[in-house]
Amino acid sequence: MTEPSTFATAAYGGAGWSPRRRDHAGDMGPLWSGGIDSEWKTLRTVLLRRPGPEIAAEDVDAAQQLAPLDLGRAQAEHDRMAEAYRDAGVAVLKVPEVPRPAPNRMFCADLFAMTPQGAILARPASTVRAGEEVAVAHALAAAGVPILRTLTGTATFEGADLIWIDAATCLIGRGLRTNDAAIAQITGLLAEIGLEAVAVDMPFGTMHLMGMLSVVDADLAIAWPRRTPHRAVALMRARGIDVAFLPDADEAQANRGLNVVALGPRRVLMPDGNAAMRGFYEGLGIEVVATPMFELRKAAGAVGCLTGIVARDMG
Ligand SMILES: NC(=[NH2+])NCCC[C@H](N)C(=O)O
Repeated sequence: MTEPSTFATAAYGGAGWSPRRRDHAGDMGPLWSGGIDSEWKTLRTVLLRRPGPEIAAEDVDAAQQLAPLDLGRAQAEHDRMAEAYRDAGVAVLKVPEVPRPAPNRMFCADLFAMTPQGAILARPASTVRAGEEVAVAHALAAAGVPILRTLTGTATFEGADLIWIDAATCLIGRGLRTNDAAIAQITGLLAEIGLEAVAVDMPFGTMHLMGMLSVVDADLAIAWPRRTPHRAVALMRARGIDVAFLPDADEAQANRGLNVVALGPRRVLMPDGNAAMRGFYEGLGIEVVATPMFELRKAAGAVGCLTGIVARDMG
């Protein structure tokens, strides 16, 4: 007895075969979640990691922190920040538990960078933070966010070194945390999907590009005088972005007043206690929501560093 031929059935490419026609960019939304094409469009989803006992380092400096942290106060501040996001209508995702958590894992911004089509997983530059990216990969996968790229070889990259200046262009800061190998891999990946990465060198003794530059609207960025790479400023100006330089570098340094996250166009969540910076922002027509960071900043970061940006409005 002969079976009927499978030839010309849909499974073998017959008339009933329905080929996939939409590209990956078109799958963002219908199939996958997440994505940003700016640093300032309405914020929809963030990834956070509430600090736990891991922040209590024996050797504060070796743990890449500035001063010992009080766990209760750090947690309370982190809870306030999460609350500020929820109050602003932003969904808050969490990084799962791991057996031996590293002291800085709460700084989610460093552990991936978001693109319009998915995440680029970080590969942190120090042994202190090596591997923090694994739990973040779990969290992104669980949330249905595509991971476009995991870095390979000796590449090191931290997400806070990548900043979008328009929908097709990002800056990558080359420095202590992000090296040439990572820049080559990220530039190649973005070129594949029609996006451009412009590498800029950062001064010795600085940490991330996020620490010198913040884009808060289609036509406005805040930058640190004499620290922001020349090429970054020139490029932003050429693209019609007004670059406003901080008036009070001391306060920004002490209180991390530049370490903000845009909740939407000209609307930022910033560390509390920065009166001069707040006035400066408001003078530029920026609405400010403040949240306390007096304890958390002892770990050398604030709102921007603690927040992994998963989704904003796009287009
Ligand atoms: N995006 C940031 N600025 N993150 C701050 C990270 C601070 C952390 N102690 C580290 O050294 O990695």
